[in-house]
Amino acid sequence: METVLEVENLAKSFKDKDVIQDISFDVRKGEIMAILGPNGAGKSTTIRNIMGIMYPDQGSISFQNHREIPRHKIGYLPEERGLYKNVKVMDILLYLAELKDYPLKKARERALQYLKKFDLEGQENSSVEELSKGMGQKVQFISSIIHEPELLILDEPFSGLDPVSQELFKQEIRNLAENGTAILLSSHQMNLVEEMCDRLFLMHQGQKIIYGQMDDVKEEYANFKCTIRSNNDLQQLEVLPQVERVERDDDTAVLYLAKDVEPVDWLKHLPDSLSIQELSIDRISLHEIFIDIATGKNLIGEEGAVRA
Ligand SMILES: Nc1ncnc2c1ncn2[C@@H]1O[C@H](COP(=O)(O)OP(=O)(O)OP(=O)(O)O)[C@@H](O)[C@H]1O
Repeated sequence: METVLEVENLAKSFKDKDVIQDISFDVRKGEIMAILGPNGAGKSTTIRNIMGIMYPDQGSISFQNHREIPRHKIGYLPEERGLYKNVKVMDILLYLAELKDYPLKKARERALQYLKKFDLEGQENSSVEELSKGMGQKVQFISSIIHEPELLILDEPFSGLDPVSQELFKQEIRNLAENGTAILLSSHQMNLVEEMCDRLFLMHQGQKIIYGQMDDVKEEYANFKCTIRSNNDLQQLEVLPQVERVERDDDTAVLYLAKDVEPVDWLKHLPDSLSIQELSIDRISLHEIFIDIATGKNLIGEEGAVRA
């Protein structure tokens, strides 16, 4: 797949604090690539460097192999929401399209088409200040794609949206990728990321933790967990074979199993003394992998790389 954006060995510090260190990844045509990490990990700083809002101390950013970043080929939904307040919806969309040198007639057609798609039909003459927060966010999203960008950068696109609007955004982001847009998306909603994204770059404290294909990451890091409801002693659970750690809440214990455990085989070796009211076995979710990393419980080694 053709590389659209390439970030190489990026580093940035504020005063003496290294906020991002040696960050490298790429974003390819037609894919949804997630940039993930706990609060303060450095995601927005990375994005702001790509967008030229700030400059890196080290490293390089290239777009289709050129160091010049063509702003008109990029769409950006920043983490900070907000449009000019006392301007009509259509005027702001056309103004932003014009800034990107996009033909106005086509921009008007696309604006009307997207307003309809996002349940904002008839709002083109409303002033931005009359819109609800979610409606404003939809208009801002439309403004980021009105000029048919080749690369779309979405910083927390789902925050503050109701489930219906979330679904609309999700579908549209997928459509854009299917039509060839390269998408870099930052989000804390791991279920959506797991569902939508082809690849991910997970960072913590400014550094790379995992970079790779979603499926490979799940295979590599999403070990099995066994949930048992009953009143067993914690110690009895902790000494079971291939159990890496146990988390207990009332009568429910979650046993995190070692990599490569065969669930059927593992179940056969449970001792008769174990009491079981309910038992289930699942793979841990991206959400749990994320929490493990953010809270320092993870057992991921130094080299958090899978096939990128
Ligand atoms: N302009 C700035 N001056 C000083 N420190 C900054 C500046 N911008 C960001 N930082 C610091 O850089 C670190 C990374 O911030 P950044 O906003 O990139 O994180 P993030 O991963 O986007 O977090 P969140 O999920 O909370 O949005 C934080 O410690 C933050 O305080």
